[in-house]
Parts: sequence; C-alpha cells; structure tokens
Amino acid sequence: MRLSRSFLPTLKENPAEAQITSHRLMLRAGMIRQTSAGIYAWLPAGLRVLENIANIVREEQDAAGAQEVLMPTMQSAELWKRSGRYDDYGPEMLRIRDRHERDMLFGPTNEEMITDIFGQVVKSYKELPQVLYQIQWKFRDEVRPRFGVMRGREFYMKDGYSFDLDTASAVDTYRRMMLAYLRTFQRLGVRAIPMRADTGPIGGELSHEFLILAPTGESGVFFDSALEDQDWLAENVDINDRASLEQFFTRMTSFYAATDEMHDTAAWAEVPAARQREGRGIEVGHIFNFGRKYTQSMDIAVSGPDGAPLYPEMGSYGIGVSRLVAAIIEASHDENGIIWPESVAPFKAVIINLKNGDAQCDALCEQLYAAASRAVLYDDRAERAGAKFADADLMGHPWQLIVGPRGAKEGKVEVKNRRTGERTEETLEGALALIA
Ligand SMILES: Nc1ncnc2c1ncn2[C@@H]1O[C@H](COS(=O)(=O)NC(=O)[C@@H](N)CS)[C@@H](O)[C@H]1O
Repeated sequence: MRLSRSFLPTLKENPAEAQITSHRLMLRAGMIRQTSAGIYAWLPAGLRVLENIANIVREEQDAAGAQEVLMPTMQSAELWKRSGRYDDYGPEMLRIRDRHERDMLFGPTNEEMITDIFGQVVKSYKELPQVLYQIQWKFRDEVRPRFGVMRGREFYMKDGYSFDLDTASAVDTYRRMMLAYLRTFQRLGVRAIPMRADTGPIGGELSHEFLILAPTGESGVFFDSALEDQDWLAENVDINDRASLEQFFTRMTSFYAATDEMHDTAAWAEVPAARQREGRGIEVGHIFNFGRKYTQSMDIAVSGPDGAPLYPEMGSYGIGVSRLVAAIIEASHDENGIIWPESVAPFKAVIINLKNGDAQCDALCEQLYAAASRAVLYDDRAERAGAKFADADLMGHPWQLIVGPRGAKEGKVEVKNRRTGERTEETLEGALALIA
C-alpha cells in the first residue's frame, strides 16, 4: 500500500476524549473512528490487525478440533425465553421489535442459539463431542462504554460452545481449550495469565479468565511469575488423551494465579517471595464449564447409550478479538507509539523514502516495494524525514526500511527494528530477507 494514496489518517495530537494509551494510539495511528458511543468503524490498518488476530484464533480453534460456524447477530427473544435468561439479562441486552411486532434482540452471546441449532442436528450420544465456534460481532449496551474498543458496545468476539457426553469428557474439552487459549495468546505476542474466575450470568462452577498485564487493566491480579516463563507452544500434550490433558492442567494450575475477587492469602504465602507478582490485568478471554444449564432448561437431549434421553454437558469459550487489539497495544508500546508483535502487525514493514524525486532513491524504493508482500507500506509522501520517522514509530511497524541518497548509490538500505531500535545496513536482498 502506498501511503500517499491510502486511507490511513494519522493524527499528530492526542484526541482529548482518549484516556488510555491504546485508545489514543488507535485514533492517532488511523486505525479506528468512533461512529457512536462504544461503536467504532475499523479503518484499513485497524481492520488488518483485527483479521490477523482472528486468523490466529481460528487456527488454534481448528487445531483443537473445534468447527467454525457463523450465527446471525439478530436473535429471536423466544430462544431466550426458553432458557429463562430473557428477563435476567438486564439492560445490556438491546431489544428490538421487527415490522411484525416480533420481539428480537442483538445477540450479546449465543448459548441459547447454538444449543437450539445443536438440538436440531445431533440425535445420538455417538455424535458427541461437538465443539462449535464463531467469530462474530456482539452487542452489549454497556452503561459506560469507555477506553475505545476496550469496553465497547458492539464488539468482535470468538465464542465457542462444547457439547459432551458426561462431566469427565466436558472437563477434557475444557482442558483442551485451556491449552488452545494459552497457545493462541502466546502466538499473538502477549502473555495472558489464566486465572480461576467467577461465572457471572453465564453460570456453572468451573471458569478461568485470561488476563494480559497492563497498568490500565480493570482487574487486580496476583500470580506466580513462573507462569510467565512457560512456553505453551512447546508443551507436549496429546490433546486426545485424558491422562495427558490432566497432567498439563494439573501442572498449569499448580502455579498460583487469581484476580483480587478470588485471591487466597494462605495459598499466596506458599509462593516464593521472589516469584510473587501483583499487578493489573485486562480480561481478553473467559472460559466456562456449566454442565447441563442450557440443555436442560431448553430440553435439548440426545438418545443415550441405554436409549434414554441424555442431556449433554456444555462449556463456552470466549475471546475478545476487538478488545485484544487494544490490549496488545497496552502491553506493547513506548513513548513514540505502538510496537506491533510481527504476528498481528497491519504491515510487516514500512519503506521510507528520504528523498522523493531523487532517481536512485525512488528506483530502490520501487524495487523494494515491487518485491515485498501485500503487508508492506511504502511511505512515498512528499514529507520531510522527521515526519516519516514519527509516523513509522507511531504506527508501530516491526521493521523500517530506510532509503536515503547516500545508501541508494551503493544499493544499500538502512533497516531499523522498531522493538529493539537496532539499525543495520543491508543490501536489497538482505532487507527483503529480514521482512519475509
Ligand atoms: N464490552 C466489551 N467490549 C469488548 N470486549 C468485550 C466486552 N465484553 C466482553 N468482551 C470480551 O469478550 C470475552 C468473552 O465475553 S464473556 O462474557 O466473558 N463470555 C461470553 O460471552 C461467552 N458466551 C463466551 S462463548 C471477554 O473475555 C472479553 O475479552
């Protein structure tokens, strides 16, 4: 993408309404624009990050054996009356009347809908387990939407739902999802700490939430720093073997981690002082195991091994995909702007032409741009160098390929790594190899 012709409205000043870093930087880096309270339009750079996150979430869900579906955002109230949640859910639910005066709603979550669809399809216990997920927009009419997309009213969520034969299988599924979540967040370039959590309006008794450490986090957290040193991608687990899943889960939960609501001072005292960490966390995922709450209340049964009706055991598994864009920035920025992990960056690199109009600079930049992938931005604007460097640091591209008249004479490119600040002199091939 050529910056001179792209829809990337960067801002020099901090917008007054933005109170936290990620909100300020997402507006200044031209990633989003607010359309109404808690509701945002995603501009090209922001949408690229959103889809990069969604794709990594999708890959790890698929690897864990889940199957992707896509359910409507519009739901009938009838479904929620069957589960008894229509009245309980409260003012967060946006209720709508269609032209035939039918009660509808903009879905805040999809337990009822997925259970209803599951019940139409699955008739025998032999077809269990089923784990279905979607990545879809939700609406929750938050009384005080704030911090930009961190606490929005319309937001993008991966929500997964599992159906198992019995409690033991449901626990296996829960543990399989736990590992998939830890792998997902690690691949997103952040450290999300899994913590036991309460279950709130979703229900059930087994629940964990995943928090990214950041000073602006809404939850107080206490955890053993050993959790930060784990490499979950190297964790050797046979996800189809109960004993292997149990071994992983036992080890993972042996490290202390709790939000302030669940903090247990006696257990905390057991953690070696050098490994005790306190801080604030942003909830980017939440998983629940809630048994037969929805299959029973909605009377969705399959024929069991003895032919009698069997109510499957369920769990639900959420990841805040749009919230993650902001949470990653909170965890990865400096005074000059965003520092994107390579896995989610909107652009892998930016080509910075220090002297538009200089034949050799223009030629070398065009060569770089022609050879690079779709994920490379070319700052071809007739701006002075300082403004180009400031925008490159603000937008947070992992790599800056800087082309000046001196270097261009020898076909050389100065490459700067945004995270480390390290600069090296590379040939054209060398620079392309770094950003491949
Ligand atoms: N108002 C919001 N704005 C942005 N993200 C949100 C908002 N509310 C929740 N989320 C994100 O969505 C994730 C899942 O939401 S949840 O309520 O915990 N869980 C569910 O809705 C389950 N039905 C998941 S299948 C949260 O962990 C959080 O990261």
